[in-house]
Amino acid sequence: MPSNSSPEPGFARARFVLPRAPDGSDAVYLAGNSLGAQPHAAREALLSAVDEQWARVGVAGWEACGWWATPQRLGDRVGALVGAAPGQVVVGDSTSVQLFGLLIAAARLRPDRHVLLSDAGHFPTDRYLATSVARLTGLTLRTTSPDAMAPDADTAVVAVPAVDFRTGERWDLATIVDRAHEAGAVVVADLSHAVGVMPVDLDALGVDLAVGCTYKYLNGGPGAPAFAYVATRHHEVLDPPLTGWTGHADPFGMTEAWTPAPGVGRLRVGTPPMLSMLALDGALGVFDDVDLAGVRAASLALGDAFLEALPAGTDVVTPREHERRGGHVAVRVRDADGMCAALARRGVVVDARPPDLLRFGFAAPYVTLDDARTAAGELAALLWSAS
Ligand SMILES: Cc1ncc(COP(=O)(O)O)c(C=O)c1O
Ligand SMILES: Nc1ccccc1C(=O)C[C@H](N)C(=O)O
Repeated sequence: MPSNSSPEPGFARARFVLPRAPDGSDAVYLAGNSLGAQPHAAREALLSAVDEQWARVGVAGWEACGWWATPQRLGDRVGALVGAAPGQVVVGDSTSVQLFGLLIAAARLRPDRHVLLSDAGHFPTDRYLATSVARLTGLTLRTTSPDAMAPDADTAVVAVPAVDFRTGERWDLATIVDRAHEAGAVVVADLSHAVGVMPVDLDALGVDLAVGCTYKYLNGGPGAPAFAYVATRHHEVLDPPLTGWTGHADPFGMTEAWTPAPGVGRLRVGTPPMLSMLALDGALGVFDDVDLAGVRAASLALGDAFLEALPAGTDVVTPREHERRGGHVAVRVRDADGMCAALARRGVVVDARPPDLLRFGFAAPYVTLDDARTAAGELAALLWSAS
């Protein structure tokens, strides 16, 4: 099928089921930056995995249904969405587990250095894990905003998100990677808020290691497995801490000692969660015949329509410039939780983050321009009645 290079906002809406509004209609669903809506194909893939594969094939499914190879097969599918040539991405485990493994593996790539530099505003799991990894490895954790990072000859690892989970600010990965590499440090990027909503060119940027979740803009479903990326140049030296049997070079040899699988396969840990994996496999079909630059343009158009429809004086914390914006727009309000609940009662699903932010996610496959304007109108009505 030819690739759709200029998809309209809502271009794949018919391929999704949307959560219900209180009146029973489809909600204006702007929470795809937390949990993407359900693609029909994800449900179908899941049902088929349950009814035809698990039920009727049973244990032979590891080979006959291709289950065993799925972490790398799906890895290549996700890899194509983050600019990774085949063989560098594996899917499985949670973002947190993958991140833990990669932060330690990154530290092991620079054994003579002493500093782990991380984003001060990183998502909590990233901050908590960086703290633990620093304790385990003996590195000193230093935190700062990604744009203020100044790695030096003692910096082992630079850990950054592609997009700030709170403000929706998109960081300049190219500059961050260049600075890190000039200092000889290794970059670990968290793409959770970028994958599926904008193109990311991991190979071209020279990112060393990356993780990301698949339940937001990739619509893989609650708890969908995360992905991990390792640039080919690190494959043979990468020394991961989670030496599970499925990352062994010969898992069924059941040998005494752990020998890493060649390449990114060594990041496999335990038995992959096949049902979640196959739901994700179905969900990824949404991106098969569409150009991500077009998805990004449609998402930005949604954000613009939302911003233009907001009343003057609304406290928008997300930068308005396209190149500095991710997939969601955050607005500062007095009572974010109350406002979030009030919007939900009006059929607009968003989320709130402490202390005072409402986040509006613009997942172009199923969000329309009307949705974006409705959300702005409902927010305006609430702000007006609260003032
Ligand atoms: C940047 C970032 N990293 C990680 C996570 C989550 O990690 P996990 O999938 O392990 O819950 C999120 C959101 O939940 C996130 O926004
Ligand atoms: N995984 C979740 C499970 C339950 C509730 C929210 C999440 C999120 O994804 C939060 C998101 N990462 C955020 O940017 O706040």
